[in-house]
Amino acid sequence: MSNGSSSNNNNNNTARFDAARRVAIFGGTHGNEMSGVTLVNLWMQNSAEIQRKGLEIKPFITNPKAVEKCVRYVDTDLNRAFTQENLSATGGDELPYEVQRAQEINRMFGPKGSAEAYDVIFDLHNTTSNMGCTLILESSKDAFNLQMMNYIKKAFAPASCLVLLNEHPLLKYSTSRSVAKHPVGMEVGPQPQGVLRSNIFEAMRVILKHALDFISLFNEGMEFPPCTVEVFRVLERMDYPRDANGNIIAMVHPNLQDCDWEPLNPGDPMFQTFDGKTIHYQGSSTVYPTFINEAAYYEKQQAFVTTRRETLAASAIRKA
Ligand SMILES: CC(=O)N[C@@H](CC(=O)O)C(=O)O
Ligand SMILES: [Zn+2]
Repeated sequence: MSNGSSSNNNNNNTARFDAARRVAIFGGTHGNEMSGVTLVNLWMQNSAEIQRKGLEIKPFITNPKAVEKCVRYVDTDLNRAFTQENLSATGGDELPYEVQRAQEINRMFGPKGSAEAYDVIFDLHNTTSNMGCTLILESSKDAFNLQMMNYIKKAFAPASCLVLLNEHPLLKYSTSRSVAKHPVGMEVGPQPQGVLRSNIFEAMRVILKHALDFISLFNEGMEFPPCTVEVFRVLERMDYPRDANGNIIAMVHPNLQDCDWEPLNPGDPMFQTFDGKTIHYQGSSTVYPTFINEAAYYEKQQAFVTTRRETLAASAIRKA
């Protein structure tokens, strides 16, 4: 606990945020991640479950062409497409489908970085990795989102929901949700691409319910006291070992497979070559791997990502 010279327990340190009146729930940013696609389609037919008083909540399929084909994307990954360059690109129909779509989404829910942007966007994803329930943040500085994480974790206990923080200068990407003031990714697995699993579907639904409850309480004027949140900060992308032609020459080691969020120590087995040799982790300290053997990341030269555990402090928050 902090004490003494700081004025941390002074009410003046309560961060004020405007009421979060406009919230979107995105599914189908990747067209083959079926829990998010199915939930959002359901809610577009009947939104009773996600309505909250004083809140405008819009369920939305972000990449309908990819959903129809049940593929991740058609021309390019939509969840990498929200760069300022793409959003201001001219070319209309000539642009890649997902770039056109990013521009439409930015017009509807943004513009990104502006006062008119949606307050919160939840983007529902599934992973083939054994990550369990994960929420993804893009900033360690957003007290509103950190308080939301704290609320969801407590409401979801004893089940666990971890927080992945990606604010890495090189590994961070321009997500669909990044058009909102408070972007929140949800990543639940393991679920194969194109497959619906009831446990994954239900977990996603429950986490989203808690998230909407948090926003309602906030809008009603509840003050959330200072808190801390454990997060896993993205450190490094680890590629598969490859030959000179770029073909992989090893697989995730059986000791590492499905062990998302478990410590990986220097010298621990990491990959296994096709002729049975073990490749060990060479880092200098313990890390927490996640997105282990995610199907969509073979094309991104990523076997897993390493993270470091951190405890972030969030100030008290209250509606302005
Ligand atoms: C497996 C997968 O698609 N994961 C997401 C993670 C995120 O939304 O940040 C992505 O790479 O876009
Ligand atoms: Zn995805």
